[in-house]
Amino acid sequence: MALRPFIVGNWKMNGTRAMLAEARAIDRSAQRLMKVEVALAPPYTLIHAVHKEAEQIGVGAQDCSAEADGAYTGDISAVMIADAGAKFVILGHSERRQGHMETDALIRAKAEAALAAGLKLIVCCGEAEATRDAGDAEAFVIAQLRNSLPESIEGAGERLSVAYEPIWAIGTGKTATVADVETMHRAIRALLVSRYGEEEGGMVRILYGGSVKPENARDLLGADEVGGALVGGASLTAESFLGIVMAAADLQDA
Ligand SMILES: O=C(CO)COP(=O)(O)O
Repeated sequence: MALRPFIVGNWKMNGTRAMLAEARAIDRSAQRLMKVEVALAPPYTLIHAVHKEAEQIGVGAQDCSAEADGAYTGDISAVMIADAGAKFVILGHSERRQGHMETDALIRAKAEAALAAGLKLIVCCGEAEATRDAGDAEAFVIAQLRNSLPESIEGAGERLSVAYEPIWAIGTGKTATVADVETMHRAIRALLVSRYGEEEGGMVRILYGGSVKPENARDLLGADEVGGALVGGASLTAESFLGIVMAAADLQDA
């Protein structure tokens, strides 16, 4: 069974309540585009409001603690974000791996905590430019995922998405070529099938992320093994985010 394409906006550390107008506008249009699953990951402070005001689209968080509760000043648990209305959490984004020294083992522990709280996962991976230039991108990404993904996930096909985001493509305006995306996504698929089995591993959506815009969305989303997009900058206005959602919907009709 093929799931609908999954288009997720990662607002990163952007957005005060004034941004709720964008979420509402996205929600209104997304309702008409049933063939695409649309979601936003706003900052923690807006999760509950987006959940309440944009009821048709999914809402998620950009991170969570590996701990359930306790004396961890400043941290937010998976249980808390689920309670605020989140349905999923993004884990292992390169901005957290690099900026907060998150290891594969920590990301796996966070994934286990999120699953225990009933959340779905978007687990990120991606290589730096030097790694790609050295010809090691595929080996690096596969090792990263092998160590970051839980050993088993009940209903992995629906509960897990993987986002391939080459670090050099994030916020730079550069995107990977369709051929490079396809090569990487096929390698990721092989890992998912070997870990979660033909059926569940075959269903997991593999999202591409890194400078996805309305202008390049059709090419990237039309590539083999691309099951959606994780969008940063272009998700901050309803107009550009909906341009990407529309491209995904058009491809479904094609
Ligand atoms: O990091 C990203 C999404 O998680 C991609 O960000 P940009 O779309 O701004 O390149």
